[in-house]
Amino acid sequence: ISLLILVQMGPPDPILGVTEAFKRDTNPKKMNLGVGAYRDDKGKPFVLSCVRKAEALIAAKQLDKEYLPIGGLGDFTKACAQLALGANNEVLSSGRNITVQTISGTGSLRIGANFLSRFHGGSRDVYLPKPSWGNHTPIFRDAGMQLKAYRYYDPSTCGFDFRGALEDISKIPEQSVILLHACAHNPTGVDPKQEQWKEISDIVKKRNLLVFFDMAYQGFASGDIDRDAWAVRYFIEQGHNILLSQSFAKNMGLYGERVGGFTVVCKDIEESKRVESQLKILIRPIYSNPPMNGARIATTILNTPELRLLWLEEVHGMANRIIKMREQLVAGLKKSGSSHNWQHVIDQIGMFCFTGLKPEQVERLTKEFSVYMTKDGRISMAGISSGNVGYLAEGIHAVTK
Ligand SMILES: Cc1[nH+]cc(COP(=O)(O)O)c(/C=N/[C@@H](CC(=O)O)C(=O)O)c1O
Repeated sequence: ISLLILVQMGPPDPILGVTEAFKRDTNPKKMNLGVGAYRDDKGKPFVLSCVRKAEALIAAKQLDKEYLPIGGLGDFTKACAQLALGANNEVLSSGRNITVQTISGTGSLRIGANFLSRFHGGSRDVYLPKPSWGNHTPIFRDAGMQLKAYRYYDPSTCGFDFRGALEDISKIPEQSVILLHACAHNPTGVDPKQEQWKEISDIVKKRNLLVFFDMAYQGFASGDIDRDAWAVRYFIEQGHNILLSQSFAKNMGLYGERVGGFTVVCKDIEESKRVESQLKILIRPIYSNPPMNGARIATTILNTPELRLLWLEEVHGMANRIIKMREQLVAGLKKSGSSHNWQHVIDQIGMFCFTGLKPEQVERLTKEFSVYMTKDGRISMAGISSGNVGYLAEGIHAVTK
């Protein structure tokens, strides 16, 4: 018998679908500025040397292939929480957190969404910044939550709409969930300043909202892991018992290894034990227990002093290359004769730049120059190299003059 429901052909993913179109293009000058995956200055995927060294150390140990616990590799979840919160955070010493290993950041957000759907008594409304990472909406929707939005990006300045965000957040019904990007906001590359985070924390507390931080780029935004975690640590210090999603896809280049963590900060260790028991009940019938390889690599790097140091240098190096590409792109635009103000390309931070290009300009850039990016005008800065930045500048100038 055939499927009882007619299976329709679905649309390609707005982000991952761009790479499929890029692969089909035969233009030798084509550029893939779609998916947020780091490339080196030769345009090649970059495997960090700390990862290669960790892999060698692990291989030498001839470890077994036994199942991990439902919550994942214990040494990993400990190191993951310490990275986010800081090793001597009181939350860790008092056992107020429960951290489980997840299938990268996406898996962490989905476990968190399913957990909220099952246990959050407040409201089923999750407030996302406008715009947010494209996959946030289907993740929470498929978990049975309702998606709402708060103003975040100001198209007139290509910057942060701080006033708009505060106004909208001050109207969010009590006990709703608010999702915050910890650093390197995707897709805009626009982050609140520390002073603005303080006001956001106050208003979130006043509204009695449940905070879900998505930290997918710790270290990758500024090059400094503590600086990029500042908002997460500040909110915890201010008494917010947050949910936190972490990914090691970008900052360790472990994309396909699918390494992530999900943390719930509870009021005390008694609650964290109850939450842990329910997370295990939630995870077991989905994938039972997580894959071990990537977690072993991340743990080895974080817990081996010389590898941790090397990692910090390499993640700083990745962040710096992106910052340099921002400067070279703006210089290239000026050289091409553009009279627009492109300062936002330099001011934005992290993997992405929200160019401000309109969909029809994006369309032309793809058609006439084989430059691939998402329709919202977001470009993944990592796809730019000193070899193609000039070509990109010409293309953007041509479609915006
Ligand atoms: C904000 C954010 N959160 C979570 C993820 C999940 O990453 P994971 O590989 O599951 O750890 C991504 C990935 N973003 C890039 C890749 C993608 O869309 O999957 C992107 O925006 O291009 C994010 O940008």
